[in-house]
Amino acid sequence: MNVLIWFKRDLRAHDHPALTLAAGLGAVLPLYIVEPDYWALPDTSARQWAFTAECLEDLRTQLAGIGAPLLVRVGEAQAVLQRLCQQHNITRIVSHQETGNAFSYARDRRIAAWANASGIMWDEVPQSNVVRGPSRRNPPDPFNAAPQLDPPALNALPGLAPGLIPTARALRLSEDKCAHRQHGGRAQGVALLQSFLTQRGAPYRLANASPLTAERACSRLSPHLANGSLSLREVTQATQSRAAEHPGGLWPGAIASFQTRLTARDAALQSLEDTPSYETRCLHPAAELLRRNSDAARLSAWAQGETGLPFIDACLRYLAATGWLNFRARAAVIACASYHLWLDWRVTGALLARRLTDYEPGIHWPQVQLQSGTTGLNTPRIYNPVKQGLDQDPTGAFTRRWLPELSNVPDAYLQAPWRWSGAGSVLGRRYPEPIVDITTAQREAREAVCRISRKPTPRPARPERVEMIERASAHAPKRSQPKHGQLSLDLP
Ligand SMILES: Cc1cc2nc3c(=O)[nH]c(=O)nc-3n(C[C@H](O)[C@H](O)[C@H](O)COP(=O)(O)OP(=O)(O)OC[C@H]3O[C@@H](n4cnc5c(N)ncnc54)[C@H](O)[C@@H]3O)c2cc1C
Repeated sequence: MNVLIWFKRDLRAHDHPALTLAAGLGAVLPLYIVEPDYWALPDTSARQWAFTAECLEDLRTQLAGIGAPLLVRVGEAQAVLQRLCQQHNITRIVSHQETGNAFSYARDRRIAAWANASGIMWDEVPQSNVVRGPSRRNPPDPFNAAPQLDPPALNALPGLAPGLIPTARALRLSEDKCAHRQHGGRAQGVALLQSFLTQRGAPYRLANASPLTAERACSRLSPHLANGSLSLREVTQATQSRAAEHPGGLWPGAIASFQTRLTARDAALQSLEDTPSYETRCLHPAAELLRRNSDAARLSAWAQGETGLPFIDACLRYLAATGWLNFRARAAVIACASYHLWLDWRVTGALLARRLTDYEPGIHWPQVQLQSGTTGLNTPRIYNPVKQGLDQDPTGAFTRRWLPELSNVPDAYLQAPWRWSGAGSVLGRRYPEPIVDITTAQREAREAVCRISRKPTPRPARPERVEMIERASAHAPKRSQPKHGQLSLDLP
């Protein structure tokens, strides 16, 4: 039998259940489809593509090493699959079961209907604990407990042209400078996992809330997990092996906290799998009445990191330059957009997604809604941007680095320069006045969101998945002041 193995968000040969299944069925054609319509969506970007393209280069080498190099084709997925199936007498397609955005959800439904009508079997193989269809509550952990799969030997279909991996320009993606972007490919992912579990990760629990320390102390595995250059199972098992070594000091707390986040990943993806409308509609229908229009000037200020709220602007500029932000800072920038600036979460959520190299719809959209008070499931968390700055950047090193305009503002006023007697020399000249009065904006937002939260929600009581996601989002314990004066932006 000739089998097409369709790679999506699973760009690796190691520990790949769908690839192992395909290899055992017959001669294989490994394929990645670059879909121009996907890359034209508002939640996609050149930086995401750059990371994915590096993963594809690397996957091509990995697959060539086991017998069948990767084919890359550009086009609409059904047309590409149809052509290849006809040309190469393919009767079975194997892929992983993808939990993606609304585009991939609709595309997969079309492909399923076409395959069914064409007599082609399409196996969608899970690559995690996420289950399709009516989901189990509190799933056990059978998937991550099973042994990892070695890359299988492949029997390649003959006479296939590999095809070029297109550039961002060829895909007409807007230019997107991201000077400190992480790089794709399995070797980078494996090195990060190793350095996190043996060197960088010890202060994880204490250091993951401040962008100043999180950059090194967090695993930074997210773009690798989002593109599948590492499997969640191998990360989970490596973490378990590290725990079994019983490292001392800060390690036990760090490992336990990291494991909570890994578990939350599947819980988050499951929530989008079960409720695809998370991406497009407020989970609590009454929340649709809250923010009907987004103020264009506020949106533009937020997008540029020019809100006049120093910590928020520093986070947004850091994100633009790196493609990454720690969890707490992501929550703070979205909460500021949704509450203080009263912007529609769909617009800011897509803009935030575009800036992330690790965009993972299943984590992203439920979090964007949770941080915007539109779920009716959680008490609104309205972070005060000044307090966040003081708590998460107590020395001001992070804010000063990303906002050089504030170099001569004294430390005591750095997070609220409008309170400084010399503010006139900076505000409205080199750096904007705050675009909202945060006290008033916060009060009005809280009242509006509490009004809708009191309306009965048609959904059942808080699903346990929300508890798991929130546990992973819980505040880190108070920590001592970070020692780093500046960020290095280099990871070992
Ligand atoms: C508004 C908002 C949007 C977000 N969008 C994304 C996104 O598009 N892609 C993404 O990967 N993460 C997203 N997150 C979750 C989190 O911020 C990132 O996973 C994390 O910062 C990535 O860095 P890391 O790999 O060093 O994380 P670590 O802290 O080292 O965690 C390891 C892994 O656990 C998973 N994880 C971490 N936190 C969570 C969580 N709260 N829920 C579910 N899984 C989690 C991720 O896969 C992460 O790579 C978002 C959070 C918020 C508040």
